[in-house]
Amino acid sequence: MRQAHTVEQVRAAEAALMAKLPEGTLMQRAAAGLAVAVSNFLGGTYGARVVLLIGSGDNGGDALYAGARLARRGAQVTAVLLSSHAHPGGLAALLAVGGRVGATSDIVSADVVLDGIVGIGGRPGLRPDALAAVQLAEQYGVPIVAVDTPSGVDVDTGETPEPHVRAALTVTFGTHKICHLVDPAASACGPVHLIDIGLDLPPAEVQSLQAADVRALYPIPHGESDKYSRGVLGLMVGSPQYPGAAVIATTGALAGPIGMVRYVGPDAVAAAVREAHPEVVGDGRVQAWTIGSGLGDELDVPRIRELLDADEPVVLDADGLKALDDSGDHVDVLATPHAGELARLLGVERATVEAERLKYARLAAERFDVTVLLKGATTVIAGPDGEVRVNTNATPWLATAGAGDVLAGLCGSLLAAGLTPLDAAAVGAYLHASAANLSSSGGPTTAIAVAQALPEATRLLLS
Ligand SMILES: NC(=O)C1=CN([C@@H]2O[C@H](COP(=O)(O)OP(=O)(O)OC[C@H]3O[C@@H](n4cnc5c(N)ncnc54)[C@H](OP(=O)(O)O)[C@@H]3O)[C@@H](O)[C@H]2O)[C@@H](O)CC1
Ligand SMILES: Nc1ncnc2c1ncn2[C@@H]1O[C@H](COP(=O)(O)OP(=O)(O)O)[C@@H](O)[C@H]1O
Ligand SMILES: [K+]
Repeated sequence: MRQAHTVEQVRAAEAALMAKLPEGTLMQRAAAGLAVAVSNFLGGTYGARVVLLIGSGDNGGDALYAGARLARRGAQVTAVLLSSHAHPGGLAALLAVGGRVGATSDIVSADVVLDGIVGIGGRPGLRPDALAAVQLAEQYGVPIVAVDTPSGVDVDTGETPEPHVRAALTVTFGTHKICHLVDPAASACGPVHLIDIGLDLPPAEVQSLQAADVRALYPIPHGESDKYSRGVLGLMVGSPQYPGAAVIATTGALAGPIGMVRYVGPDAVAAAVREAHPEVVGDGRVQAWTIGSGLGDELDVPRIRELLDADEPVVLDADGLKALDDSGDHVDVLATPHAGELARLLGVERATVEAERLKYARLAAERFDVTVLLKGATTVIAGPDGEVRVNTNATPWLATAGAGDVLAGLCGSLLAAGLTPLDAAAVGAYLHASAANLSSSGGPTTAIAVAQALPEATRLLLS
C-alpha cells in the first residue's frame, strides 16, 4: 500500500522522531538517500555537473548535503542560492568538499538540476528568480530531480494553480505526500522514489493499492463455488445508438470474478451482446448492477432510481449518472464519472474539476453519499466517509473510446463478487490499467483489446 500523508502528519511524526535522535540525523538520512538516487539517475557521479537550486528552508538543506556527498564522489557541484538565507550547515558542508556557489547561467551546461527550492513548507508558485532558473533548465533540456516535492505545487491537494517545477524524478522522504499521487501535481513528479527515514506515521486517508494489495482483495473462487455464489451481475447499458457500449461493458464484466452476466436492454442490443458472448443470459436475480454506459435515449431515470434504492449495489456510469440525486442513502453506489460528467453533476466547469480533482471527488462523494471514481490519467476514488484511493498505473494509451465501459463492467463484476464500492473501484482501476499496459505495450490499443487483456492481467497478478 502506498500511503500519502498530509504535511501536518509528516511534521508531527518528524517532531516525535527528532526528539529521540541527535540533531540533523533526519536530514542526513534524507540527503544520503537523495545522493544515491541522483547518482543512479545520472548513471554515475564522477565528473557529473550538478546544479542545486536552493531556497530558504530545510528542503535546500537536503539538496546541499546531498550535493556535498556527490561532490565527495567526484561531481562538480554548484549551488544557486535563490534566497538570502541558505541552510548554513548544508552550505558549509558543500563548500568544504569543493562545491561552489554559482549563478543561474550554470544550469545551461549541467547534467542535472536538483530542485531544493521548497518542499513541504512551500506555498504554491515560484518566485521570479526561481521561475527563471526552472525555465532555463527546461529550455536547455536539463532534467530536474525534485527534492521531496516539485517546488510550486500544492503539496496537500495536488493542485497546481501557479507555475511549478516539472521533474524527471522526485525523491521523497518518510512517506508519499498527496501531490505525488493526485493530478495535476502527480504528473509533474515523474517517477517518485521514497527514502525511508524512520518516521512512525498514522494510517493515511489517501492510499494507492499496489499489486500485493490488489491480489489480497481479489475474490478468487474456491472448491465450493458455483456460478451463483461467484456473483451475478446485471447490465443495463448500451442502446440502439451505442450498441458497442453494451458489448464492451459485457466483455469487461465477464473478465471479472463473477460467474454470470445478465443483460437487460433492447432486443437488438441484447442480440449484439449474445453474438459476442453467447453465455450472457436475460433478466433475473443479480448481486449487483452496472448501469448507464452508452444508454443514450434508453435512459429511464425512474427505473434507475428504483434500482439505486434497492438492496443490490450499483455501478453508475456515463448517462446513468443523470439519475443521481442528493436525497437518500446511496452508500452502495459506485459512480464512475470522468471530469466532464462530474462537473455537470456538481454544476461547475470541467476545468475546475480537472484543477481540483481531490476536492471535487470528495465533495461529490459527500453530497451524493456515494463512492466516486473520478477517471483520468490518475484515477481518484473517494468514499462517502472521506477515505481516498488513487490509481496511478495507467498508460495514456488507455484514453480511448469505450475504455470507460470496460471499467464500468469490471467494477460491477467486482461489486457483484462481494467487494465494497471502495475496494471494487480501487481493484477495478488497477486491473483496468494493468490490462491497458499489457494490450498497449507502448503503442495504440482499443477498449475491446483492453477488456480482452483483463484475464491475462488478472492471471499475472494472481500467479
Ligand atoms: N519533515 C521531515 O520529516 C523532514 C523534512 N526534510 C526536509 O525539509 C523540508 C521542509 O523544510 P522546511 O520546513 O524548512 O520548509 P521548505 O519546504 O524548505 O520551505 C521553507 C521556506 O520556503 C519559503 N517559501 C515558501 N513558499 C515559497 C515559494 N513558493 N517560493 C519560494 N520560497 C517559498 C518560506 O520562507 P520565506 O522565504 O517565505 O521566509 C518557507 O518558510 C522537507 O520538504 C524535506 O525536504 C528532511 O530534511 C528530513 C525530514
Ligand atoms: N491521460 C490518461 N492516462 C491514463 N488513463 C487515462 C487518461 N485519460 C483517460 N484515462 C482513462 O481512460 C478511461 C476513459 O474512460 P471514459 O472517459 O469514460 O471514456 P469512454 O466514455 O469513451 O468509455 C478511464 O478509465 C480513464 O481513467
Ligand atoms: K523541492
